[in-house]
Amino acid sequence: MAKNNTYKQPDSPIPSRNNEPRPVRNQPKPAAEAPREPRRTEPKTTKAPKAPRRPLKLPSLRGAFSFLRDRRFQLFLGFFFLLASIYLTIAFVSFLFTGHADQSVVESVSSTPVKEAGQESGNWLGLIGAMLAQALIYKGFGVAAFAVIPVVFFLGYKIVFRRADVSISYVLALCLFVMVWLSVLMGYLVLTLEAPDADPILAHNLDFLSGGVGYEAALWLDSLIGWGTVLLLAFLLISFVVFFFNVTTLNLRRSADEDDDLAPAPTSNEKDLYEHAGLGVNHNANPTASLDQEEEDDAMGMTVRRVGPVAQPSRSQPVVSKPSLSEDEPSDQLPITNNGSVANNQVANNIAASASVPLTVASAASAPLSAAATMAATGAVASTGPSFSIEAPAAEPEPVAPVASRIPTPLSLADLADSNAPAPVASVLREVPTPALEIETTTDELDPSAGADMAAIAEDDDSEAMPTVNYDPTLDLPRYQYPTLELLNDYGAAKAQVSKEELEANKDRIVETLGHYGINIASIKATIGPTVTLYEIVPDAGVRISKIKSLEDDIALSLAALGIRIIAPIPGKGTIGIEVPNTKKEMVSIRSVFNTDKFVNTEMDLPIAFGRTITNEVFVADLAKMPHLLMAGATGQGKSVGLNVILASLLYKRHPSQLKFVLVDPKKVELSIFNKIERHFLAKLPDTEEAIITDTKKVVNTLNSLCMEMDRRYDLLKDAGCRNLKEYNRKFVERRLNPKKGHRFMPFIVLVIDELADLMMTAGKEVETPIARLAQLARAIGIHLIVATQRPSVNVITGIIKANFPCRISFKVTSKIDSRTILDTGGADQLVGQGDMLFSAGSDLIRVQCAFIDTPEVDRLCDFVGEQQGYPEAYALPEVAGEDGGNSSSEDFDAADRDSMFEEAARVIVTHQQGSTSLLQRRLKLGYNRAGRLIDQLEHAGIVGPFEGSKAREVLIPDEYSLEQLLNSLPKS
Ligand SMILES: Nc1ncnc2c1ncn2[C@@H]1O[C@H](COP(=O)(O)OP(=O)(O)OP(=O)(O)O)[C@@H](O)[C@H]1O
Repeated sequence: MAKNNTYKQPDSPIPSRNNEPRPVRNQPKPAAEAPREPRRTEPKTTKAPKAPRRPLKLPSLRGAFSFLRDRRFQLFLGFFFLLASIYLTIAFVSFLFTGHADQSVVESVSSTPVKEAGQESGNWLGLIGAMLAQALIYKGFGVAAFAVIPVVFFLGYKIVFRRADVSISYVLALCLFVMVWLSVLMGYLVLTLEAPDADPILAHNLDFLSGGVGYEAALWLDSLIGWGTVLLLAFLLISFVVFFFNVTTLNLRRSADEDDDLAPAPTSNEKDLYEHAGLGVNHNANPTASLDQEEEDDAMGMTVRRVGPVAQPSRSQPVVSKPSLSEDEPSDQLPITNNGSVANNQVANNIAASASVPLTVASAASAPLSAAATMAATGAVASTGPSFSIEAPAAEPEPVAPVASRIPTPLSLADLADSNAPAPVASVLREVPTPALEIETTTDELDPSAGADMAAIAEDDDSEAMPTVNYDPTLDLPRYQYPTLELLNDYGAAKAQVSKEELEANKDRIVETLGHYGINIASIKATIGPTVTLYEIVPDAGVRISKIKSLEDDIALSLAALGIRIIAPIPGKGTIGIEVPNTKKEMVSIRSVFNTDKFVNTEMDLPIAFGRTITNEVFVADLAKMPHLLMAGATGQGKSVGLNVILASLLYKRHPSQLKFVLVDPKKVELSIFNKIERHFLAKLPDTEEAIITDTKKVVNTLNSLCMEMDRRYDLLKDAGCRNLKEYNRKFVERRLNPKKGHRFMPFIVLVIDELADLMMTAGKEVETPIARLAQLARAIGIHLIVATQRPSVNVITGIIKANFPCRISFKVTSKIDSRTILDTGGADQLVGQGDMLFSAGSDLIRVQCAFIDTPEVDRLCDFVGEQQGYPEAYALPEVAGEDGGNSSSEDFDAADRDSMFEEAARVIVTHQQGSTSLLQRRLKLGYNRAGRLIDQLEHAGIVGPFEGSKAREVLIPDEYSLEQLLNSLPKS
């Protein structure tokens, strides 16, 4: 097709860009520019006499740019950008109407007095507006220049409000591509319209579409590859979408039976929302709420606050997958909307601003990419246009075959540039084949000098387990860094504390003592452990084992050592073991235990590195498979250190999105150090202030709340057709569960009770029953209990509790009876203390020297975690009606019993239209119990509806007028 290749006819009243006739395609290029004038050289001046040399003082760069950190300067700059974006918008829009008329004014601005030129200019924003629009639209990028506006606005917004879900570089890269690409496309369109057979008026009126840059580029491309330009542009668009949004999968089919459950890909934000819906997790109660903690971003050297629970995307994060649903199945589809609760959904903002059209990437090669689609895409980016839809051919034979596609994560270039930012860590969801306890032992210590980085290792470990790049809960806190070993004390390599002489002497005494009783030994072998040395003896044939056992005390006496324990026979070995405490104990540092291959590379869900066994092997066990743990030990024998080791192990290996602790500390001081990680790892009742529970009443409520959470989780599992948390979470991660139906990613919950005896004394059955219930049932849904007590007596560790805690740990106890209570066997009374412990899992009894973690180490660990960006608040457990605020009181409600603040409370509730106990607490400054009682009285009076778990009660009275009527009708108290 022959085309008129000039952008504008020379005789046109409208001058071309640069005031030159537009080049004609295929015409030879104009001659090279005239040679430049030689530079004028100034006559050299005579040099002034040299001043005495002073040491050269370079100004500090830091100081020179310190004004960038001045908040006043930032605000000045930010508002400048915001207003500039408004200015540009008006100037650009005005250009659409006045641009042609203004061209001559702008072109002649150098020769006309400014005042006159300004008066002649038709642009709504005067001469400057006209010049800007002319430069950016007409000479620059055509209508695509509008893409500059969101960049300028975003820059201002981010600086002023210190919040934004995406980085500046991300927006910049996207807008730049859109601008150039669209401009070239438009240029090609204009070229086509300039064909001789095309309407010249139309061509002339539309030439602003491409701008000079787009036109010149299109001209160049057209001369090189002709209409292949369209193909090239399509290819560039696809490449950009693929790389920028990290598209890796184009799933065209999905089995029909999964359609019903098909979840629209939730972003991390949506996930919070889902959690909120399901559990009352308040992470995202206010979609615009930002996290308390600030993150520094280096945008222009300014502090930029990152917004709330919105996950900062990274290249590795697939953000959304919109199933393409057939028309007859709209119900399960969760469109990405730009309204309401999903308003701060980054994807909704970035990719599918309007969302009635499901976002589907399928069979890109067969999908024609129209300019409209392109514009739609760019519009979506700027949240101003229709959604970008590249759809598979409609003639899909299956009625409902949703096309699961991944729309790639917007790339945060700033993130990538930030070398400190760790790559998001994927969740680990591995299959647990059997419920049996997994115990791993190893001596495989990593090179201590290397100082293994847990974060890096956890990343490697997890990323391997990640199926293909799916919903990732860790992107709630994408910059979360796992604690490093540097936080822990380095006590150097362990040294053997037992001398050869000591070994020989003990051996001789054992042989001699047994000889006194007529027991001869065929062989004896010693294994040195950190606390005790195990002497394995093989007695002569015919010696009865019970005889050796009965001589335990005698052997201990003759060895003059405390804590002799005889294992007869050692299971699976056919030998008899005699454990003799070492004269000098070796302290097992937690660092040396964590810095081992087995702990670092473990595939366990909740790995705990307890310490070292008698054979010096690292002892790692999986709490998820225990599934609960009972700990006992007399005072001062290492229980608290043991608990800290457990908590530290889990903190080193899990991301805050994967694990939550409920900490109960009746002693009030043992666990208070963990308060710092409240917004990362702790869960609590919505009404409570302190995340660590010290009050017995609150313990009862918390246990009941956990039971509610357990029931809910079971309901969700049932609904999802899953047998355990792992299966469920995997399904959720694969986006096969619909968050609209209440499904959410469920973290493990570990309940730690530091002193059960105290609770049993004060609350008895009230704590026993929920503990037993949880212990019986909670395993499958990821709630695990760790219960410690000083007094392992039968009225504390009752039969029902004991029966449900197959895994037990005993530090040294004072009597054999206590040892039997906790372990069902003696031995714990023989331990040597200071972390010497027996671990019992069913029939196995393993002696372990518990690792030692000092309080300053725990402090540093908690600081490290706590100082990072966290959730807005602790993980919320379901709200329960308290002891005094339970539903039971509504039956015996009496007007005479009515609280004096009843009417006031009713007004607060009706005014706010929110039936929540915490609202009353806050507004009327009441305690939880009284507010709970009031809520019940309000329910009885028909002002609020019944208790609905974590949701606020329904308010049944619509306005204050109706309330006054109702209050008047109530019998007076
Ligand atoms: N694993 C260990 N290695 C070395 N020393 C330890 C270990 N565990 C405990 N100790 C020593 O024992 C002391 C008491 O330990 P811890 O505070 O854990 O006892 P406890 O059983 O919690 O006591 P209580 O029940 O009275 O709180 C510690 O201060 C420490 O010196």
